[in-house]
Amino acid sequence: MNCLTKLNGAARHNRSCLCIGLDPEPEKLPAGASVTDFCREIIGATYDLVCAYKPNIAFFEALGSSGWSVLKDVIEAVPRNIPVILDAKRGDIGNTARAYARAAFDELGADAVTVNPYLGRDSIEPFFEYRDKAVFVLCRTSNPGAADFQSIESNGKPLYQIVADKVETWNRYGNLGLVAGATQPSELKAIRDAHPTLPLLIPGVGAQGGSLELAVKYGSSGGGLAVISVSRQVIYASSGTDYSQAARAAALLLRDEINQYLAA
Ligand SMILES: O=c1ccn([C@@H]2O[C@H](COP(=O)(O)O)[C@@H](O)[C@H]2O)c(=O)[nH]1
Repeated sequence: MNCLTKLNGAARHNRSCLCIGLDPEPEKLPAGASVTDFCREIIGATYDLVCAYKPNIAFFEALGSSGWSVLKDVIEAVPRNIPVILDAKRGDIGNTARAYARAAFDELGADAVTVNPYLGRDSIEPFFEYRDKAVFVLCRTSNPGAADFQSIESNGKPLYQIVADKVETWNRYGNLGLVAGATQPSELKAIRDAHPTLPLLIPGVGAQGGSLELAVKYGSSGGGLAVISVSRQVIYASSGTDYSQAARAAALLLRDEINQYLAA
């Protein structure tokens, strides 16, 4: 099944635009819990409350030689009807980008991936060619330094808007979306206003302090899909052995709050 169809299906089925980010840091896990078990428990406790999961590859690479198989096991633990968005922020010259795409989609089995457009179209095109997969292109990121480059203007238009416009023209298979952070709501609004139908992956609420209300309001205005991605606020809701129940409680609150803002 096409990834965006799967994403919309999971959002409808679970009445949820919440994506849980899986960013496991061994030192934050309860004593005795392995990364694989921790992620599996979180998934098992929340799969009926989300539209997607987003493992960030960095946290698995940081595990060393076991990281790849741990990540693969975690992806395999996600129920088939819930898409996995691999946050890898890839992008490189053609043959390298093709290898990154094979790794994400063929080897790991991710449904979608985040990519970095800085090297230009050819550096991310190999991902687009997987027509059943989805590709979220970094547009306006949530970090404090995002404006260093992304807000530089060319002919009066900030770079993040130019990226969004390009992605719209590259979207010949209808499998592209944008990453737009919740920490700059006015820029999120500008992106959504200019691109009413592109799916948006929106990190930056919770630990990074972005407004959930504005992320939902601006991200979904006009009926576009807004996937609200939250990692630490959910997975570290408790540092004790009750972490999966606490993650479920946090996810439930977020899901319901998102739905209230969608209904407003
Ligand atoms: O602009 C971006 C792009 C990606 N991320 C990633 O999302 C999560 C956010 O984690 P929280 O704990 O909810 O802050 C993390 O994996 C980032 O690398 C982002 O934050 N901003």
